[in-house]
Amino acid sequence: MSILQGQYTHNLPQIAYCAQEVKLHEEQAALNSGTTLRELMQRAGLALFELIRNKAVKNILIFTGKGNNAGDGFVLAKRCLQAEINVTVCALFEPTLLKGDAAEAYQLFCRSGGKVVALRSCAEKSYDTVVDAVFGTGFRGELPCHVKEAFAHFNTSKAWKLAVDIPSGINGTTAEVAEGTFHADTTLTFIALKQGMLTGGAPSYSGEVLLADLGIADAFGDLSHTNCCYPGGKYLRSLRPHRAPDSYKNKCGHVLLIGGGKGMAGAIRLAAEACLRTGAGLVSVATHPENQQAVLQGRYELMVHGISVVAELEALLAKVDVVVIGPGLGQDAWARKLFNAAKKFEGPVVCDADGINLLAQSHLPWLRAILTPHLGEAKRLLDDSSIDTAKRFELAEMLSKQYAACIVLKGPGSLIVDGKRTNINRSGSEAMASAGMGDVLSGIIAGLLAQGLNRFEAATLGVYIHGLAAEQAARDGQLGLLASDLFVHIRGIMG
Ligand SMILES: NC(=O)C1=CN([C@@H]2O[C@H](COP(=O)(O)OP(=O)(O)OC[C@H]3O[C@@H](n4cnc5c(N)ncnc54)[C@H](O)[C@@H]3O)[C@@H](O)[C@H]2O)[C@@H](O)CC1
Ligand SMILES: [K+]
Repeated sequence: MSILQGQYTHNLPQIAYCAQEVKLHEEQAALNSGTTLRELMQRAGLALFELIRNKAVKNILIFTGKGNNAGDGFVLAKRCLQAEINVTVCALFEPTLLKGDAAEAYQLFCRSGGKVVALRSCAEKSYDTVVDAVFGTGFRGELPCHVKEAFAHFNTSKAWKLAVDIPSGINGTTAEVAEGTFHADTTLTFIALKQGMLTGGAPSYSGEVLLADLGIADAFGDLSHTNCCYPGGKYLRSLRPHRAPDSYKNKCGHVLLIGGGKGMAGAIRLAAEACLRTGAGLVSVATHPENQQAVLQGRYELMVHGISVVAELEALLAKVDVVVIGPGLGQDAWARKLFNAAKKFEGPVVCDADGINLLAQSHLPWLRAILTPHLGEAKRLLDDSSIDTAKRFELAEMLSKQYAACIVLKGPGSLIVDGKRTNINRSGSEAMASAGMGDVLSGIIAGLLAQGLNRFEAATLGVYIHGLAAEQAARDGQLGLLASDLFVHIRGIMG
């Protein structure tokens, strides 16, 4: 449903678009809604004004550029003047470069008594609010040096930093983040969510994202196309498997986790316990014979098998519904034999860590697999160390295509890509920096597969549960957070 013009919302939609798609359809969407681009700019400026008024802003600096993003800034500036808010506009590009509606917004600002100033004179003063109206959806490539300098001066200041539509420096389509990008506390985005703001390095520059659809959401939705979703917690929780009262362990799936080479018992144990906590009925572990006791210790629900010869693993593979391969596996001859046996398994598989490294050496597709690479593993899978990992959507799509797999590209706003479908994870900190976090994620996803979710749903819900559990566990601070701290929270989230 479309919100009223001028208003903004904290309730973000579950769908995101590339910036180009927004640019392509905004004019027609405006026409179909009985309005014009000129009016949309007025509405954008009004939504910005409402936001700063709600924050009781008194002393505001607005940086402007040379496109329509600057036009929004000038509409805001004029409203601030009229409301007798102390407003300074610093034009980082000559206003003579402005065209059309933006040029008109600038002229109206000037006619209301507004003036633009040079960076030198505004850098000496302090402001409670700094607004970035330099670049919006038209931004490509790198920031010009003088823009970087202007942002650097204020990026560390205590002022509240508000980005208009998208922080200048972020590519709203690819998620690339240019050096010196505006570091917003809040971004008020217009018409629709831009996918590039939501993943990788971008979220920490976007801050809290608000949306003003400028009254054309319905018309825009009718015209536009996207494969990209930004699923909310309510929907994700609805995907959780249902446990019938007469259920028992044999009805809730049997997972076999393969990993833990000599001296590496921890990773496979973390993955296996996460799998149990997610609700898998039976959880078996195939590990190096030396690790058998260590993996079983204190978690007696696990069925732990020491594997010396491949035939022992093949016998286990014949009995299970889901396989995880990789945590702590290593890459020696023992690991390779186990990996090759696991590749013949015909059910769903989660392939992580050394499983990914071994797969990267073969380059062969793996139907039915979920691969959970971080950026380094993604490069190895594509066998291209020069690949641009900042283009996260492109990277994940390439991987999904080459391996015929579902890809979970880890990192903030993890991407889950399966063929043409993309989901962006919106749970908060994923705390992937702590040891063992990736192992816990693979165990959660396998636990969900075992209970009947398809691979795209299991990967999406798994990443969400993992992120939320990490967020809850880290509430008192990230340092010292252990992967095993997630277990009790996983249990709570699974309900
Ligand atoms: N009337 C409209 O079309 C509306 C536009 N809106 C605003 O307009 C914005 C999009 O406007 P534009 O398409 O004019 O784009 P921008 O305002 O992002 O500016 C594009 C300009 O910046 C230049 N540029 C891009 N990358 C650069 C770089 N790396 N270094 C130097 N210059 C660079 C481009 O050549 C172009 O001149 C949206 O983000 C939104 O804020 C909203 O006001 C809603 C209505
Ligand atoms: K901006």
